[in-house]
Amino acid sequence: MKYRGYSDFSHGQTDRIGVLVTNLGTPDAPDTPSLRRYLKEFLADPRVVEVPRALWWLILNGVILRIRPKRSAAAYKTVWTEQGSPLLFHTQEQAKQLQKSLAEEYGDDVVVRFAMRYGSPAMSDVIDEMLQSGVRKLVLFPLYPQYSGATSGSTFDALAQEFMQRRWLPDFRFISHYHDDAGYIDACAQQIESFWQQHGRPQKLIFSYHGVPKKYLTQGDPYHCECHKTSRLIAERLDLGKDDYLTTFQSRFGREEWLQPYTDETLKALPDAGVKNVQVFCPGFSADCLETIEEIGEENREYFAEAGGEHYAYIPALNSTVEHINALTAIVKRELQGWSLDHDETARQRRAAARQQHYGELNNPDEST
Ligand SMILES: C=CC1=C(C)c2cc3[nH]c(cc4nc(cc5[nH]c(cc1n2)c(C)c5CCC(=O)O)C(CCC(=O)O)=C4C)c(C)c3C=C
Ligand SMILES: [Fe+2]
Ligand SMILES: [Fe+2]
Repeated sequence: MKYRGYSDFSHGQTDRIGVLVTNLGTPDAPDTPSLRRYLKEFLADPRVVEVPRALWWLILNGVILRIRPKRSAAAYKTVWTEQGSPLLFHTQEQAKQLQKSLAEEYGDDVVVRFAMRYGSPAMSDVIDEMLQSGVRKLVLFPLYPQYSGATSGSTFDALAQEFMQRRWLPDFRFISHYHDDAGYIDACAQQIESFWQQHGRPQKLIFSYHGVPKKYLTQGDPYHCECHKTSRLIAERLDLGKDDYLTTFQSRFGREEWLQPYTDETLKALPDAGVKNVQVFCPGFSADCLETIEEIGEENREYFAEAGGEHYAYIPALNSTVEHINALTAIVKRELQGWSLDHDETARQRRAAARQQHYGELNNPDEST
């Protein structure tokens, strides 16, 4: 059979709304074989690396996957916890809190699940489980505030791929970005303010975002502009002047030019320009992960100190703060508008029974409800 379907479908079952929260993905363990598997899947995605396929296959398999897995495994070891990868447990907790928060209004009509674009839990497995539980309307919610084809676009590709193999498609909604959402901006501002209450203000606040190759910007990807807009909105909310903050891009990969200014080079240059007290916040990372804990929390701290910097602090990502969960809840609720949810349990059961009887009489199990 080419298209997957369900042979045990029952016409009486209640339709549910599913919210699939996703993030990038992370290796299963901080060791070389797990990193090789993870990086192979991630870096083979043509949305992530836009190099002609045959050439990239040779570079990826011949060079990168021979060197990088060992190096990255060592870095992952430094952030690994008893609960596993930070990105995994933060995303799991975010989904749990979002489910709880949406249940206050929708009860169990809305199911929230999380999956990873690469690695596990795989989107395919989670989508299958959601459909089995009666989800007929599906919201895809990648936790990337700023849209890029390499991240949000690729997550949509994975969803489309999955449903190309299925017989019966649900209704869909796709939250492609939320970089200027008022609740999200407020959550970022409150995270920074509460850090200031404990540690004081810096001379300069650095907003560091994950980079992408510069050519994605010149070819029409809105990511760069959305990052700048997020920074501006947070700065306005905090009453910062133009000289009080900077937007930079981190995690460069490969030899080509990426979005500038680079976070590491900026931090190396700031002390000479008289800036010796900085704090770094990463609005584009909805959860702390290798790229924030190790790269910003450790590696860049050293660059800054070596260059003569005196005070350096990393402000944690939004993770599962109440403000963040409230913002995510409001974004989902806005997306759900127009999708009728039947709150009247008795009426719903009566209709389901009537439908079952109707289709039983028709003896036509393929008829849709
Ligand atoms: C938040 C947005 C992200 C964008 C945009 C992004 C683009 C991008 N990333 C790579 C290569 C790597 N990224 C890696 C880790 C990583 N990247 C993001 C997010 C974005 N990436 C996150 C959240 C993480 C951390 C995952 C974790 O497990 O904690 C890595 C793996 C780590 C390593 O080996 O250094 C690579 C590689 C490219 C090429 C790219 C844009 C084209
Ligand atoms: Fe990345
Ligand atoms: Fe721009």
